[in-house]
Amino acid sequence: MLQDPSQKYLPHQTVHLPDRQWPDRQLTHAPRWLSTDLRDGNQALAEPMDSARKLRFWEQLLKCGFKEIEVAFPSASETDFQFVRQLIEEQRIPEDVTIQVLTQARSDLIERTFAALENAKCATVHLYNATAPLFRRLVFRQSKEEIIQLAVSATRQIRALCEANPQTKWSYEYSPETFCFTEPDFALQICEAVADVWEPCAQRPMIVNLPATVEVNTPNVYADQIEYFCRHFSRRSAVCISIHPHNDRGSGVASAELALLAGAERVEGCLFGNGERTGNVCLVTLAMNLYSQGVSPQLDFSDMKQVVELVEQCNQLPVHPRHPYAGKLAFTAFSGSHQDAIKKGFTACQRSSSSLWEMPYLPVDPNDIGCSYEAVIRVNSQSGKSGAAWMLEQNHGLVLPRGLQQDFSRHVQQQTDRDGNEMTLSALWQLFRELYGPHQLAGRQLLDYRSESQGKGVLSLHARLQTEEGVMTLQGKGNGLLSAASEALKARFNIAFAIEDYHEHTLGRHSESRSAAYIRLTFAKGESRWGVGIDNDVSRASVQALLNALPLRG
Ligand SMILES: CC(=O)SCCNC(=O)CCNC(=O)[C@H](O)C(C)(C)COP(=O)(O)OP(=O)(O)OC[C@H]1O[C@@H](n2cnc3c(N)ncnc32)[C@H](O)[C@@H]1OP(=O)(O)O
Ligand SMILES: CC(C)C(=O)C(=O)O
Ligand SMILES: [Mg+2]
Repeated sequence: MLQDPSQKYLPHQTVHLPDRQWPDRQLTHAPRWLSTDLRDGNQALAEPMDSARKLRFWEQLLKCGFKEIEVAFPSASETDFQFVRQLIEEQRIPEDVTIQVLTQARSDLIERTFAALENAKCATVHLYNATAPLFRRLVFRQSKEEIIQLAVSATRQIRALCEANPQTKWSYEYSPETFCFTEPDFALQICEAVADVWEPCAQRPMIVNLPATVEVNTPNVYADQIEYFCRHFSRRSAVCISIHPHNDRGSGVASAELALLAGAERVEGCLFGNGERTGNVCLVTLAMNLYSQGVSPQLDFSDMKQVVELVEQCNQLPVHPRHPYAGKLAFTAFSGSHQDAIKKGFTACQRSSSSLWEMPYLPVDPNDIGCSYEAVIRVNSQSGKSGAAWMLEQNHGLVLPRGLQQDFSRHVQQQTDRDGNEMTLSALWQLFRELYGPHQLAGRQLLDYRSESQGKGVLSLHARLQTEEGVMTLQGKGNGLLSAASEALKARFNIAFAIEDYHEHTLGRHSESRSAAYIRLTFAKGESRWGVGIDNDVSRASVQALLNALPLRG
């Protein structure tokens, strides 16, 4: 890299718009969406989709609720041409869906485009030509007037062909490609000239699409450009202003959102941001961003995993595990303080009667897009007590007391530090069982017990225990079952301890009829140990927890 990049790169122009209105606005409704996965996305694949893949993608887009879909660049390839024919001839286009196709401003290509669209019920013809100074000079070697003429004469040809084929309900889209680095007044001038030919009205709908073909500036500059265009375009109310952000600077989503605030009404993009170079704007992220603010995006991603899988198959590109809303890790917290907050959030949510989603670190409920809560918390050396506790609660119904959470967390931390790995649920459960029970640990199995009131608040206990040496009888008295069992165990094993902490609960939805009991014992030298018991009978569970807390084995 250069020490002084200013020798090589110049900042792009901004727009003078001191009274800009967009910063004070909010997004309150969904824009019109156009998926260009089958065109802009497709043209960016090492192996463009064949018709079978295109068809599967098309079906998916319909399922998600897209009403405008750019299906091809029909003059580019026979595959693209035939795909349009297939959709039309096999009557695969629902009544409320409009297909769109792209063409350069070249007469033969326009003819071919209309041949592809023959007998379509409803179609948008999309014309583009680059308008920025660099492209005028280098690619087209044409003056401003010649560039305008290119767009105007192609529009004239398109209008004539539309009028010659009245069986189709036509819409026209014009894109001054490279809009974001075209002089704002020249972008206006060329769009005015094109619109003068098309004469947009209710019967002749027109979309003016203002692409950030290469993202070259911060999103606020794109928003200024859009607001400037909207304010000065003479036929503003007769056209739909569309945007088409790319993602070269990684701010495609932000650019789209600010451009919508600035007056755009329609967004073109791709699912998960596929597209030329660093991609088109991600329509899933945009839609879900609206959703997370309580605004219906009018698109359906209820089964996000399935959408990801299909798009990965069709594009033969992976969706990044941290892709917003859709990546495998998009809702996963590994770190302790995140897990703690999420766990508290879920507990509060369960207790609350409100339908509002108030969850630390999770902008939307994973459940709304078909994801379970399983992936929300995963445990490694960055995790604290809440992560492991959450996993045991979610999967085994155990609501660990705070002290036990801390104790278990220390053991988990030792293991994850030692191994450097994530701890899976089964590894966590195995460790928990080795440490605390909750079922009968070898060498301390409660076979049966009998308790009797002796009057005056005294209870006597008679129990049989399976130990490593065989069946053992225990007898003791106390003011309750646990104290009687404690006395019996102390006497039998010659061990001194005190019960410091006791908790119990039913296993709820995990098992209506079973209970879990948790006990912490302290021993002579201040050492403490936890034991856990689960049983159909809460008393048995508590005695088993007591047995499991004792250092009877190794
Ligand atoms: C930003 C975007 O995504 S724009 C869409 C880009 N998508 C694609 O290009 C995918 C499909 N394209 C193709 O398959 C081919 O480019 C075709 C079939 C359209 C044309 O192929 P070819 O005729 O071989 O031409 P090629 O692509 O090399 O075109 C370059 C020529 O078209 C001109 N051109 C480029 N864009 C346009 C345009 N929008 N309108 C008119 N002429 C254009 C160039 O100036 C150049 O002209 P020159 O040969 O006189 O110098
Ligand atoms: C054809 C146009 C709209 C395009 O894809 C772009 O400018 O990125
Ligand atoms: Mg594009």
